[in-house]
Amino acid sequence: MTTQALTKPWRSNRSQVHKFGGTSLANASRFQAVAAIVKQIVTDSMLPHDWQPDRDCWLVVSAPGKTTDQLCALLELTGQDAAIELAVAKLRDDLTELVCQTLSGSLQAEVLAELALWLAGLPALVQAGQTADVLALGESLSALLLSRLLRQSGLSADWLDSRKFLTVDGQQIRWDESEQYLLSLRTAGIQVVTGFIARDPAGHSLTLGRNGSDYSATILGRLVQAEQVHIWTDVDAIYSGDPRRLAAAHPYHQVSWRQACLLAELGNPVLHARTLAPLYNSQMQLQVRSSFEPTRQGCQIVPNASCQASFVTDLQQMVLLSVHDLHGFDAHWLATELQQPVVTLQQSEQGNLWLLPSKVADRAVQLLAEHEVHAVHDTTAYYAVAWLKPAPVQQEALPADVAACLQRLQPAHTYQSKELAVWLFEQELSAVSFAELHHYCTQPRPDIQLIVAGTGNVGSEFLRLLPGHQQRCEGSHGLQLAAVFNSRQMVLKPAAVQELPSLLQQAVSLQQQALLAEIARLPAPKVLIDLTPSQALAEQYPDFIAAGCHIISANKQGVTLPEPQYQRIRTLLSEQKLQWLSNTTVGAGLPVQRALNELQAAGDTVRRISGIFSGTLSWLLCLYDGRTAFSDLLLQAKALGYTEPDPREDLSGRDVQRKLLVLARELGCSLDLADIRLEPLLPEALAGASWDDFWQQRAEFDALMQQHLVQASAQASPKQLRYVGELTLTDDGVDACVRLVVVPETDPLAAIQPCDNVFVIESDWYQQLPLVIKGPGAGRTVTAGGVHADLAQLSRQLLLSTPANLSRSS
Ligand SMILES: NC(=O)C1=CN([C@@H]2O[C@H](COP(=O)(O)OP(=O)(O)OC[C@H]3O[C@@H](n4cnc5c(N)ncnc54)[C@H](O)[C@@H]3O)[C@@H](O)[C@H]2O)C=CC1
Ligand SMILES: N[C@@H](CC=O)C(=O)O
Repeated sequence: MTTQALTKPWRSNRSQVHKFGGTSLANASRFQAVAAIVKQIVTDSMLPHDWQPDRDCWLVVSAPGKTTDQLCALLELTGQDAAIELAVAKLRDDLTELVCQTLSGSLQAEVLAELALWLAGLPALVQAGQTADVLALGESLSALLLSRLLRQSGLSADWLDSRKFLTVDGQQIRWDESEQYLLSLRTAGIQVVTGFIARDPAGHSLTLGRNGSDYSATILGRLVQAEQVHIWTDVDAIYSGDPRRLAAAHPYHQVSWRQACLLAELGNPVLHARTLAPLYNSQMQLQVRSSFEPTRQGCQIVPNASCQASFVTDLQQMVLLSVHDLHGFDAHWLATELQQPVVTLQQSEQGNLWLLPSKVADRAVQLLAEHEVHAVHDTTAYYAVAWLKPAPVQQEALPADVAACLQRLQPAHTYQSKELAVWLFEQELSAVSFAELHHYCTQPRPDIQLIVAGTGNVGSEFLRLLPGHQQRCEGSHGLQLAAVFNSRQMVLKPAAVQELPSLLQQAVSLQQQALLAEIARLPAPKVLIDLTPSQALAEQYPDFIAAGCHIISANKQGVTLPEPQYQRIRTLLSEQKLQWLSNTTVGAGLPVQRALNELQAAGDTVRRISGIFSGTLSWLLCLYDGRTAFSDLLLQAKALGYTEPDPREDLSGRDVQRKLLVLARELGCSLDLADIRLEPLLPEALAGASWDDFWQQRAEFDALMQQHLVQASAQASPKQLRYVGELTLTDDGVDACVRLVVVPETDPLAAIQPCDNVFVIESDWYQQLPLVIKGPGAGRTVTAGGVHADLAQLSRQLLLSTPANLSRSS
């Protein structure tokens, strides 16, 4: 079928088409319910003020309840006059009852008279084998009855037989012709149009096949350039699986157009492939709604492809069909001819592999042969499960949990594309296994929104590593870069990480309040990743928490705020069930806090932590031999990304002091920085000056360091300078200090690589031989890597939390 743009401007582009199926019109009370819905649509105050229901409301109807089944049964009786009479009499009774229960007075009399005429002509049509004319009675009655019921409720309405305008040639709609006929027939008032039936170019009746009324609705929508088409049925959502068989199937209220097409190809009963075709290249919105729950939102078919919806469907008794030399024919064409699902599994120049029900395989081969397409079908009938993937998982590799599930279920064949996975099993899966597969395929995979603060040494490295992390977690969850800001600028939703440097250069200046408002609007889960050295930002954590953010910080200012401020942040976080991960504030990427947490959670009690906690000072003191000035080495350490933004934070010992405080708090101690004794490397006078003043006076500092070195070397056996931290917990309290020491070369603290940190942890379980964590404790890559490790840990925790915590857009 081809569709073409209709440009003639005779219609209002605010038209709406509402289609009501047989279930919605099953009996008199359902007719009343539909009339109430239509009345509501017409009077709905939400519609634009100039909306004119009398001109712009189109209804498409199917036959009432089981009427089509009764008419089909009647057609089976061709040649049996007496049986036909009996069947028509039964039909007359049923439909008369329906009319009498629905209408009263003259409107009732009018419809009964018309019905009597149609029923009188029915035997002749059956005997003549005029199938479409026989079946048309059902839709005609629905349209007539509903139009009169609407009139009875005070609305201007009439019915329209679609055979008067909708012209179909084979599978092709004759758009221009249909439009011309429709133009000539148009009258004022709500138009109730018969679904399912149409005319051929010669004017003979024909039917549009399975779910033809939905198709009629979207064709009509396109003809009248409707703004919206509503398919009213008995469900108000499209489910992730058949809800009658999968108790855990979840409803989606938004499905992308592409997914709806694929679902239809898989034989999903809610929408059929042909129904969607007239929407192609049009502005029409399609909405599936329940006439049983008309106030609910329904399911919208949206153009964008970023939908989270994911579907699992199974197909019984399916066979493989190899097809060569298609001559322009495709699976979609075959599916329409057969009125059965035909799924494309492989497509290549060598040939195509399709999956279709075994009961139509011979017919398919024959049909294709008639068009000189060579096809062979396999004799093995499979049980197939198809997974229509959500946009974030659209890659060929399966998410680990789905792959593990399939490992257990052992499909005979697997076919994969970006959008679809199809597994063929030799035996039908048990209900439990099918439910398990559905669970892993469709479980919510959250998009975590990242708000990154700081684009310096650590921040830029974190962003550089982000695409790799995003790729690794694809299929289990998404990491969306929602905002990036530094002390000057902010960028919201940057298109690509690679473009950030230039985006930041052109970006708007940082406006904290606007940024916070934007963050508050983001869907959860979201996380502030603080890669700044800023105390001001740390003091703003409560605002970020109020906007719903988890926190990951490499910035030590937050974790070392004065105790009351720090505890307030902790309380706010726990009230909102949010996390704060700060593993890189001590030992950069080394898993120090993680180890302490695990020991304590397991029941151990940590008594003492000592060692080397500054990567910068470790690097400087390892390399310093008096030949290069200490301050020159400091510049090199800064260039290597080891130092704090102001390296005097390292030299003053304050950075190590902070780390000791972080560890003490991790162990549950109530402490402040002032409680930790500090013996700085840098004389106080130089620490407080500006950087320029310090640099001018660096010779003074270099001389001091030279002096320390000489003193250490002057001792009997060779000695090394090391800057250490010590934290001891006793029943009487905490003792903590930071200082320069001289250690013999045999000491474990001497045997380190430049930049190494050493954490010696003594606990009840590690008394004689302490637990030692050792490795590079500074540097942009290890630190940014550690921040990613925190992010991975947070993601795992979020994935373990209940789906209700993971706000989704679908
Ligand atoms: N270098 C290392 O090995 C390690 C560093 N860290 C910590 O990582 C943090 C970042 O260090 P670097 O990247 O070396 O610093 P940097 O000076 O290179 O970059 C700091 C970034 O923060 C931004 N910034 C400053 N104040 C801000 C504010 N109020 N709001 C928004 N952005 C602000 C700056 O504009 C800059 O983009 C520091 O807190 C440091 O202690 C932690 C562990 C190891
Ligand atoms: N400047 C710090 C960086 C890590 O926190 C250090 O050298 O340890």
